[in-house]
Amino acid sequence: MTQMKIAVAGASGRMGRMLIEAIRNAPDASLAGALDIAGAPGLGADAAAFLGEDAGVPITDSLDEALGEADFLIDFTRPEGTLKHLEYCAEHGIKAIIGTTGFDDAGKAAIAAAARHTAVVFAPNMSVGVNVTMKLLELAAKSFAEGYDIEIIEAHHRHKVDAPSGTALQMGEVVARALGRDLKEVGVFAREGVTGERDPSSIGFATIRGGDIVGDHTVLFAGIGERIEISHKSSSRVTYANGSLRAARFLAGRDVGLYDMQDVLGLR
Ligand SMILES: NC(=O)C1=CN([C@@H]2O[C@H](COP(=O)(O)OP(=O)(O)OC[C@H]3O[C@@H](n4cnc5c(N)ncnc54)[C@H](OP(=O)(O)O)[C@@H]3O)[C@@H](O)[C@H]2O)C=CC1
Ligand SMILES: O=C(O)C1=N[C@H](C(=O)O)C[C@H](O)C1
Repeated sequence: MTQMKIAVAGASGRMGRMLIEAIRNAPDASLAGALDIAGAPGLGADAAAFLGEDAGVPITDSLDEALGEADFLIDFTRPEGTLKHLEYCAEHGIKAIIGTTGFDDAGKAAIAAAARHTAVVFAPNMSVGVNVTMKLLELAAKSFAEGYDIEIIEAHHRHKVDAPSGTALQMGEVVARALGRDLKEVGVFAREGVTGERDPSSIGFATIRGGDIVGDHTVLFAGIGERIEISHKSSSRVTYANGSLRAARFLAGRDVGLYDMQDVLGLR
């Protein structure tokens, strides 16, 4: 069996650790490198030390060291870090799986540009369930095009730094596209004070942050006399790690191009 040699960026983070465990448990993958930001407390330690194991892979802040032996990079960090790592991947033909959220338009354009030089999967949510939910939303939005107000509610743990979540934004984009609307024009991200009545074409977002909530998303279609809620709830980050490994297997046969989890799961 050919082994995918995978490096992980954000190796000491919540997702980084989950990914290291998933790679070590996968029969077709091996951990080729572990990258973290300069000054991260785990630098120099073995990447699997948190599991009580020795992977023989020290956590480093050097791109050359972390990616020297890697064919793939899985990156769940922050936009500025991901873009720096991706530049290196594009230069060296390392395939990239990007789970980081919170990119602005310029960041997304930089990812598209890098994907002309290497193969990239970029998705705000790697779970199978969320990506199937996206398809359900497309169908629902078309059916509730008239007379239903659309609101997207998301809840995450207290440490999350971006809002709304990348998944909530993608849900908004899927729904807006299905309705022939532009989320940049119809998205409402905050309400306070005397707001006036709701604009029927708007898509509202509400964000909750607290405790250890892994990730909950609900899209509400509120009509007169009924309301429909389509919800997904994550109870473990393992689903994101397993999805990332599926994305790596998908990229194994591709040299360049920008893909998302709809491509990986054959849902397009
Ligand atoms: N697509 C998906 O399925 C999912 C996406 N995510 C996204 O993944 C990202 C990471 O989430 P999570 O693991 O919870 O976050 P954590 O904060 O737990 O981990 C982030 C890791 O990246 C490091 N880091 C921070 N800033 C930089 C930088 N500028 N350059 C390089 N590394 C950096 C952190 O180091 P330090 O701690 O020292 O700052 C840490 O090791 C978020 O954007 C989140 O929204 C999360 C889950 C699923
Ligand atoms: O930060 C998180 O934790 C998560 N982030 C992603 C997002 O912003 O959508 C995916 C998931 O919801 C967990």
